[in-house]
Amino acid sequence: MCARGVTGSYARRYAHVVTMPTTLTAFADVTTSDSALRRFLHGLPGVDAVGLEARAASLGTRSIKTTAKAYAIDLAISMIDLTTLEGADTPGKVRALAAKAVNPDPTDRSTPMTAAVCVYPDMVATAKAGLNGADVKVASVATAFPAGRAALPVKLADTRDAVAAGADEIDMVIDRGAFLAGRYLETYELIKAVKEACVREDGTAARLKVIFETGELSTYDNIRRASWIGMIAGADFIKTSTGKVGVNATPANTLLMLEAVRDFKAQTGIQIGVKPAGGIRTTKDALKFLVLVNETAGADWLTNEWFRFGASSLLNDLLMQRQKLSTGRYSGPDYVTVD
Ligand SMILES: O=C[C@H](O)COP(=O)(O)O
Repeated sequence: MCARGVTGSYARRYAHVVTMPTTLTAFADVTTSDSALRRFLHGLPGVDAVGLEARAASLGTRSIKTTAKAYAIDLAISMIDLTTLEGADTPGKVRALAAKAVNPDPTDRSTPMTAAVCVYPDMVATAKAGLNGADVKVASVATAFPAGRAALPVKLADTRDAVAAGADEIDMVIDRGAFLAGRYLETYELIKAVKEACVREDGTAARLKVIFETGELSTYDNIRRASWIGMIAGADFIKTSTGKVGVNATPANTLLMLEAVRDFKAQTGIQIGVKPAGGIRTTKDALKFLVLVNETAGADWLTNEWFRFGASSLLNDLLMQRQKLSTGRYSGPDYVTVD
């Protein structure tokens, strides 16, 4: 293995395990050293926190007409990474989740499938088998999720295990400690190394989602900087949160990330997805996020290839609202499964 283009002590320490893919040419010069990357990131426009939150709040007040609502509910269902990330997860629970992802409402076969099921690496094979060939992806968290406190070889092994077990997508966490200590190049190198670990033997690769744990990044400026590190390093998606800390996805942090992917595409032509995750539980909230997507990044992102919701219980509320729209009444409590 080679570590061409890798700089810094972190890279030297792990040179034997890191194979670096080519840096995005447009940003090659900003990743040559820690100081070059710092200069670039600190040169990004500062975030006007009051303006950001006001814009997110005002977009959230837009009303959606009933016809558009039916479409939006189905779109939101199709964008869910149906998630279980608990220490108590059992094969039975994961199989039930996979069945629900494929057929969310057994009484109405017109209900769309979710985009993916999201599980721990040791549950990937079970999830894959449970999906029985349906067009629903298996996403696996990796890299010592949720805290990300492990050595690089452990994180890479975790990733490779999940990919070998059949994961279509990898949801990695960054090392927030390294980022907050200003070790930006180390954060960049970690993402690049994990991206390389997503490559399968046949040359295809699992799509990589990079979780920043925005609730731990302290400032909006940090969220903007982390988003740019992720995008330059080759993330396929940037994702807000693990769902395991106090502050998870919010309209404001998601809006900021939508602006980042919009600006990155304008500069490079490369489209990157966004995944808010954690704490999104109601149809009302999900529809607000879809308005943010449409108004910020644009309609190109309004598919599950480019936008996802990481959520464990949102699907149930969407199913109840969907039923209400089509029958005019809510079903009883037994209508949805309690997962
Ligand atoms: O990535 C998804 C989250 O872990 C799920 O969070 P939630 O249980 O708050 O929906």
